[in-house]
Amino acid sequence: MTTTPVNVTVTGAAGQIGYALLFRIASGQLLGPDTPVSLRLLEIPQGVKAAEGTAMELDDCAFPLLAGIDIFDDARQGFDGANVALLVGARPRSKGMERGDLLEANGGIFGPQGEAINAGAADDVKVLVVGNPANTNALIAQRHAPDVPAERFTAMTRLDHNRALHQLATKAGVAVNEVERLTIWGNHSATQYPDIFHARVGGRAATDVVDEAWLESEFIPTVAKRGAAIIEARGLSSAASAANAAIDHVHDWVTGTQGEGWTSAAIVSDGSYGVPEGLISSFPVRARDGRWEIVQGLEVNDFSRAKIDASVAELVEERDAVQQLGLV
Ligand SMILES: NC(=O)c1ccc[n+]([C@@H]2O[C@H](COP(=O)([O-])OP(=O)(O)OC[C@H]3O[C@@H](n4cnc5c(N)ncnc54)[C@H](O)[C@@H]3O)[C@@H](O)[C@H]2O)c1
Ligand SMILES: O=C(O)C[C@H](O)C(=O)O
Repeated sequence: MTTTPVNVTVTGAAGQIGYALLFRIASGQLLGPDTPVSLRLLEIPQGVKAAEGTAMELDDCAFPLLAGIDIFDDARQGFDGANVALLVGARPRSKGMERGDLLEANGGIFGPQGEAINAGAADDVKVLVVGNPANTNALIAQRHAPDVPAERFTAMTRLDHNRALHQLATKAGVAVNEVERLTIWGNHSATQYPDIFHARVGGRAATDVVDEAWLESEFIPTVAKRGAAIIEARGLSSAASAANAAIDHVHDWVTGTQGEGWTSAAIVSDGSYGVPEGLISSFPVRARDGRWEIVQGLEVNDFSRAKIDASVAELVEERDAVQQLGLV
């Protein structure tokens, strides 16, 4: 067992995702059963009391791996020494809004947090942005942290990936672990492209198992609009499933993905698949030795090309909009 605790900073700790996330981190599901964690909870001043309540409950779980909990309302203190930073704190959308509508409301949070990460996080810091619009918020944070390697800033599309796994498995009548090589491309928004052209279902090509009409009229819209469907049903945006996806993303990043399959994560583009360099876009990825690698060499057909381009065009628009707002 490692004895030095890993510092995990969670912003928005008093929010609904925070509540679904912290207990799982403290129980060892983020970093594994041998790694003690020290939690650093960052909230705005109005959220501190509720975060203190959550910390009391964490204490009451007597988690053997939980080495300490500190609560802050100052970003520099919150990110000081952070090895893992989960940037969750941001306003969620409500019914009728698109995630892009949050650009101005939430964009202002991520510049100062990027600066704080730059100033004091640990040398090995890994950052996952969950707060929406996640890709562009990650870009803002990354641009404010010039001393941190850009590849350490990622945004979450694992929830979309998991949603797609479930939809395809259910349609094919197989268990989710029989589905592999799905990809979410682009933005965590309604333009995202869940791609099954390389997917395997129970060892067969997914395209032999499901038909194109279902792909276009059911699968893609269901996955891409699932966030809105949850808001419509719950009256609140997804929380436990979002926390679960954040755990999956960081766990894979730290411990590595298995074999030749892959998952999806929004990472800084190196220009692969025609995605402009520097954008934080979702790709098919594997994790090796603590680094994400884009799966190379996949054939992109015309249908996929058009869908990827449309989502990437939206990311370019968001980047240009935050540039105009002076956020990057
Ligand atoms: N990427 C994804 O797949 C995904 C999935 C679900 C939700 N989200 C997004 O995650 C975000 C959080 O969702 P939620 O349901 O937990 O919201 P919530 O409103 O329940 O909680 C947000 C918390 O963040 C805190 N906060 C606000 N500004 C902060 C700041 N500057 N520093 C620290 N904390 C701050 C608030 O006080 C609040 O406690 C939203 O933007 C939501 O849209 C993303
Ligand atoms: O859709 C939202 O606004 C919340 C979240 O991004 C989701 O995908 O559930």
